[in-house]
Amino acid sequence: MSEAAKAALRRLVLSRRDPPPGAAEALAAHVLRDCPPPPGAVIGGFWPMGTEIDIRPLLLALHGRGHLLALPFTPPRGRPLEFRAWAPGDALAPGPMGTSHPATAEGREPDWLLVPLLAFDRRGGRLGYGGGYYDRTLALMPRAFRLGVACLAQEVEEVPMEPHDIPLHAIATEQGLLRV
Ligand SMILES: Nc1nc2c(c(=O)[nH]1)N(C=O)[C@@H](CNc1ccc(C(=O)N[C@@H](CCC(=O)O)C(=O)O)cc1)CN2
Ligand SMILES: Nc1ncnc2c1ncn2[C@@H]1O[C@H](COP(=O)(O)OP(=O)(O)OP(=O)(O)O)[C@@H](O)[C@H]1O
Repeated sequence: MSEAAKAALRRLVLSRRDPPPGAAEALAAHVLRDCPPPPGAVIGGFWPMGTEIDIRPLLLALHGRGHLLALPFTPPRGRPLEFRAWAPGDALAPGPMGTSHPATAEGREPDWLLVPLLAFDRRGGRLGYGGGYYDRTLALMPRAFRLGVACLAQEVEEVPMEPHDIPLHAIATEQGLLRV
């Protein structure tokens, strides 16, 4: 897919991304019921920004179940994300493009990832903001479980996959879980 076509798809999906009231709580309930991480899994989350679906209720619930959490620090372009230890209440610091990352420098390697995205399809195809950050990061963690999180309005017919794209194992939305 050309960069111009990807940019057009990003704009289209961004314009209709608008989580309905209760979406965050519904998403958390679907994940915990239909696709809970195995006991002891270290969760790779992210701090939501803009109109992304809010995964903080899910992160709180996973913390309550005893899971360790990690959130990404965004390095300069071309490098993979660096996951850092985080627990509810811990300090955050601002990063590029409206991102927030743990203020601590303590690294923590997740093995069960909540993956943000702009557009997804039912085959696990994913389009992000274009930094290539998650593609590079997932390539280094081939054994990690990859759960995309989004509003159902972010589904498209097909996200054309390129060789570096790593498909999601499942996608959780406010309407339920989609297995690939
Ligand atoms: N909530 C959330 N956190 C996330 C992501 C996400 O999609 N959602 N990411 C998903 O990947 C990573 C951050 N992705 C990014 C993708 C692109 C640029 C970017 O275009 N940066 C510009 C500079 C922006 C600026 O002016 O500050 C650049 O590099 O030129 C930044 C971060 C990690 N954290
Ligand atoms: N594993 C990788 N190794 C090297 N370059 C990569 C890798 N993955 C992606 N890239 C490069 O990163 C750039 C952005 O890729 P792409 O448009 O697929 O990002 P995205 O999936 O939208 O963003 P993100 O993964 O940050 O959410 C492309 O130029 C791509 O070639």
